[in-house]
Amino acid sequence: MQRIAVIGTGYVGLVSGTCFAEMGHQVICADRDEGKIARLQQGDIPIYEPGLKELVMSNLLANRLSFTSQISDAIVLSDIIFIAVGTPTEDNGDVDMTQVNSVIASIAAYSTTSKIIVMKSTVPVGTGRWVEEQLKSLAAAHLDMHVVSNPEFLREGSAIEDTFHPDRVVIGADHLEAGARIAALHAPLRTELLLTDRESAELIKYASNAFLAAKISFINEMAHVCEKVGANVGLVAKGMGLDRRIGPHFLNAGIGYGGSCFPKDTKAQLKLAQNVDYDFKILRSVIEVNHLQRERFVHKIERAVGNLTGKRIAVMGLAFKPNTDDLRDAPALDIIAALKERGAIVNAYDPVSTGHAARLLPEVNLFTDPYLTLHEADAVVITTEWDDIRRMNWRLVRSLVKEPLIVDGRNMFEPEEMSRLGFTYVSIGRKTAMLDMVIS
Ligand SMILES: NC(=O)c1ccc[n+]([C@@H]2O[C@H](COP(=O)([O-])OP(=O)(O)OC[C@H]3O[C@@H](n4cnc5c(N)ncnc54)[C@H](O)[C@@H]3O)[C@@H](O)[C@H]2O)c1
Ligand SMILES: O=c1ccn([C@@H]2O[C@H](COP(=O)(O)OP(=O)(O)O[C@H]3O[C@H](CO)[C@@H](O)[C@H](O)[C@H]3O)[C@@H](O)[C@H]2O)c(=O)[nH]1
Repeated sequence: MQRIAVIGTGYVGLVSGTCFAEMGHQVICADRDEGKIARLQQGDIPIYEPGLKELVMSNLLANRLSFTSQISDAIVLSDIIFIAVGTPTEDNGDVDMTQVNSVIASIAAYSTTSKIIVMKSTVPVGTGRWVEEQLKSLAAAHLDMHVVSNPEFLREGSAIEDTFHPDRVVIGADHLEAGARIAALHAPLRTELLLTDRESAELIKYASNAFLAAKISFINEMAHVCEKVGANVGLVAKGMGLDRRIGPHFLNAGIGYGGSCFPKDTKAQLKLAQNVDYDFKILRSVIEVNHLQRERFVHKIERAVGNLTGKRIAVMGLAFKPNTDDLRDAPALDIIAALKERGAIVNAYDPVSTGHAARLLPEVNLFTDPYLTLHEADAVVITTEWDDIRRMNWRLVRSLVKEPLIVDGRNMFEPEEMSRLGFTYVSIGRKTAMLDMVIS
């Protein structure tokens, strides 16, 4: 059993802290946000993540997990400190390290025993080395402070499964014993443990996200080619993915990637390369294609609907992907803004995020009932592939809408099936059902 502190109880801190408690360790999760901590102490989970509430509750009751807004308590009572605070990008792409710096200052100020500090936040290459130097100069001279890089690869919506069954755990350490202790912590997960130097571990995180983002932008570019030549991007992706060297994952064409990680980390990686005088051309294109993908989708809607002024558009799904309520850089938000700019009336549905969407979308009619959202709509626009949307009675939908037009940004349905139900169905990289024309 180890005494672990996790500083920052956002997505990553909360999930990983809870999972370490479940593995039998004594875990204190600390956050400067007192409101969040007060909720967590009552077992009230501030994020939507399937299975997390039950796991937090059982570990709270077993006294293996606790929450505090006193960062000093968490530091004093632990031997291993995970840093899981936010690392947003600034407008110029540089990583904003304010939150990390403030945690480092707290660790230096409150540590009375030696610590292993584990960086879970996604940080620029060289951060581990720099943090260790800072701590050695700021903390009491008799203390050993070793910094280990342990990037996090969980996905929102499947965070617990990803934590207990990861594809790999990367541990970057320059101090052998510190690296071995963090490796031992992960040994029960029975997965590939990759031990590296700190710089390589830091870069593996950015490289992985950049590569996955590149797969998505690549297939989105292929989708445009498919539309022009009359091919089906779903079949192209399937055929490509059967090659084990390519693999079937992250080849779903759509409205581009969003969320709290890919947009920010691709921009940060591009800037990191620029800072060492290297123009990372592929990554520049990946980001540009992703940006264009949202604009092209709005043009697609415009072509299908005609003049959008005064038209009622039902936007189905707000979160950047299903099974999360996270709206950070969600494509739906940009698409809605563009529709509003063109004079459309927007109704929007999301099963879990309409609560905090109200603040971001004051001029949008928000619904938690998908059928009410669609009432008298001139077009149905699908932006998140929630199962609730997939499972709707689309025959009933046909009778509720004003115009039987679906513009699907996630390729959720078979065009022929929607056509049979009487819809004009426009999707991404596939022939348009009913209109029998290519819309690009
Ligand atoms: N969200 C994901 O799916 C995901 C996955 C892998 C990696 N990451 C990376 O993990 C890091 C955290 O991401 P997140 O989405 O959990 O962030 P988040 O912004 O949701 O949460 C960060 C938390 O840290 C707290 N905090 C900030 N400064 C603090 C301080 N000085 N002391 C105590 N608490 C402080 C904030 O109050 C907040 O609750 C980021 O670097 C991110 O890139 C995120
Ligand atoms: O074939 C695909 C797969 C994904 N997406 C989109 O890509 C975005 C990101 O999806 P996903 O990777 O599933 O979600 P995240 O929770 O953001 O997870 C990513 O970002 C995390 C933060 O760095 C990493 O830890 C994860 O490994 C990495 O998958 C979403 O908008 C998806 O809709 C597509 O458009 N097509």
